[in-house]
Amino acid sequence: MTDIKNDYTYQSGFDNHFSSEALPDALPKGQNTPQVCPYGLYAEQLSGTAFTVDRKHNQRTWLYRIRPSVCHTPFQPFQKKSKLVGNYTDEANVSVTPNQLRWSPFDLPTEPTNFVEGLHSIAGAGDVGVKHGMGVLFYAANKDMVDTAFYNADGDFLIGRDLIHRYPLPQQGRLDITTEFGKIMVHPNEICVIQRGIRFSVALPDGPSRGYICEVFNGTWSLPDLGPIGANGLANPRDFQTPIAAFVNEEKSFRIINKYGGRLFSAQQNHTVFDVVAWHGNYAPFKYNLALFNTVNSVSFDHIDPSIFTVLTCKSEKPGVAIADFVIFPPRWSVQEHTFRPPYFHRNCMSEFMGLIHGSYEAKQGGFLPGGASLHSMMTPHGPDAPTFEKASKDELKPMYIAKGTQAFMFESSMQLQPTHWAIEESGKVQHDYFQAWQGLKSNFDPNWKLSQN
Ligand SMILES: O=C(O)Cc1cc(O)ccc1O
Ligand SMILES: [Fe+2]
Repeated sequence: MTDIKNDYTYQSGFDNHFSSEALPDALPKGQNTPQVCPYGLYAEQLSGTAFTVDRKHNQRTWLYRIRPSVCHTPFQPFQKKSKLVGNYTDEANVSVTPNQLRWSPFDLPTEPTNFVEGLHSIAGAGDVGVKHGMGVLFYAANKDMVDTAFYNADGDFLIGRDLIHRYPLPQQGRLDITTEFGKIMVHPNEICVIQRGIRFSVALPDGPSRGYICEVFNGTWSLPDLGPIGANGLANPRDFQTPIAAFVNEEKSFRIINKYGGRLFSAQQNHTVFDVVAWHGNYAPFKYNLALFNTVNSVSFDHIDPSIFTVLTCKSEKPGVAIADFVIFPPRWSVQEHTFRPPYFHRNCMSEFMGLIHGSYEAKQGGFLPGGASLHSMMTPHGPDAPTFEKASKDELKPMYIAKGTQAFMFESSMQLQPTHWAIEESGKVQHDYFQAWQGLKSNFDPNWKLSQN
């Protein structure tokens, strides 16, 4: 029997139809719902898209489990005071502001707190109830989820973490995630996607952990089209890893916490949810190592738009317009000639939420730290801070390696992201002097410039 505690084998590929059996021949042959399933298992379908969605986008998985998911007591509101938001259009939840926002690193909990208890909504748009919008969450946890599983009925989670210099060894800081589909060990610099409905439990083998989540209320995370780049490059499909089936057969008091309508609910059952012996389908969680991202350059001149660094996208119905893009700023060579190389000054019709996994970010000389964040929402001006502008205007333009070991990222959305009351008023991490980053940008205008060129 596969031991669910130790098997971290993966199947490789993106958007595949996978099949996985923890016991031989546990998947029914040639059909999904035989009158009696092998090993006396129950068949259960998990639908990620409407039954009638076109074949290319249709997602579902068949789970063969010891008991069906339905065997639990009614959901009750979860006692802990939640910091979560389901409706980002309601001013009871959000503080509408067009200002540039930056947060110092969010705190780790002082009280014992597991992954679910440590979830906080930072910013978002739309409403989970009508499946329209996206949210940015933060988690901070210091305790394993024990005999507890979580699922999100509201949206798909893309989870990444910062690597504060808390861990003595670079390979530490893992998230050990048990899912209904099997085990996923998320190493430093890896992200994982857990789609709506999938039950999972998070353990912290290396101690406290802190990280960022992008939640999309509709649609799924997909690979961006490559256009003229060709068939290879950016995040390659074979580098995405999905777990193999693994199960335990245990009767014990077990709790399920559900995020539904932006609120948490809990239910009890007398057995674990991690009892799936086999599964097949194309709706399954996965992880990806950001170090495998193949940055496509070299750039002759000018600063290329950051869409060239898109790892995953959640498309809207309008071609080319994302509900959310997950974009990274990976270590890479910078070689542009006669160019101001850092990010340009700009105003964007999209909202830009940024975080830092580790290292430093090329557009900011201080203040933007791992575990912190920034939000430049729709049409809010931003760009390099004054010291970065001064330096990059004078730097010798030799080939330069942009910060080995650095990893900044952006959740870019076509929606107007509103910060939550928690993020603005309660977190205590808003940098009220952030606007000062640009106040030192003085006028360099020289009306006689043309004369001086002769
Ligand atoms: O604002 C930011 O720092 C993100 C960003 C980076 C970049 O290289 C170009 C545009 C952009 O919005
Ligand atoms: Fe920007």
